[in-house]
Amino acid sequence: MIKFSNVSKVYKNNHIALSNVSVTINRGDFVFLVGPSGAGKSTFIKLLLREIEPTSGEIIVNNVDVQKLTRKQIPMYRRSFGIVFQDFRLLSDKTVYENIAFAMQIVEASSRDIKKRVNQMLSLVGLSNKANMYPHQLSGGEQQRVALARALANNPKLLICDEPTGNLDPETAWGIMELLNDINLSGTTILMATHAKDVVDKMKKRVIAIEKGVIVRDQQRGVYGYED
Ligand SMILES: Nc1ncnc2c1ncn2[C@@H]1O[C@H](COP(=O)(O)OP(=O)(O)OP(=O)(O)O)[C@@H](O)[C@H]1O
Repeated sequence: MIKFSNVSKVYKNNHIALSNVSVTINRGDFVFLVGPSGAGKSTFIKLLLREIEPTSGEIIVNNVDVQKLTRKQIPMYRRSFGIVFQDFRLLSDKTVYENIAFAMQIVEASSRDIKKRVNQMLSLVGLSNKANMYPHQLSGGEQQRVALARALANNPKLLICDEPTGNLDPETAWGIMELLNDINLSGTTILMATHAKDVVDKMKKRVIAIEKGVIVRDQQRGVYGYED
């Protein structure tokens, strides 16, 4: 599904953020991307989303050479991913329902499909009773569940999560992880960058560790491996 072959990224200030990274992520995998601050995790995700381009190497996603995408094809390519961030990024002037629906309106889904799918997603994340509330009326965990529902609305094959539990207390974080586990078991591939040691250690999923731009560990049923 995702194949990085000898990928390097050198930023304009000559900082080597990734060096000769080769890794394959298969359909259905649940992968934690770990490593110290500044190790290159965000760079890896940005390359995957084609927000930045590699200095050398090749990135293949679903048989597509990401470097060969034309400017016009990039938005469509990005929409094939679901993305969840640490800070939720919900639209504050839209209700829970509208936030999820909006993701589908962008891809011009029919209003019938939108209604059906948004209700399905609300039920999946356990927020059917909060559909008409605004983000500021929700707890952090609820907001993250809305963000998750929105990311999944268009049925992406791959869900990218950048520190999705970073702003949540441990118990709420667990609720999100259980949800992610269910989503993964139903077939969605998940790539999650995180510093959450407890979460990684308990989940026993594949762990890819990056340090100073190099993959130093790739472990099935792995552990976090750092003390922070
Ligand atoms: N646009 C840029 N220009 C120059 N250097 C950059 C740029 N973006 C990132 N870097 C550097 O590249 C390195 C890797 O950064 P990256 O954001 O990928 O780390 P990270 O592993 O995601 O860190 P964190 O866990 O703190 O989010 C860091 O040393 C960072 O300072």
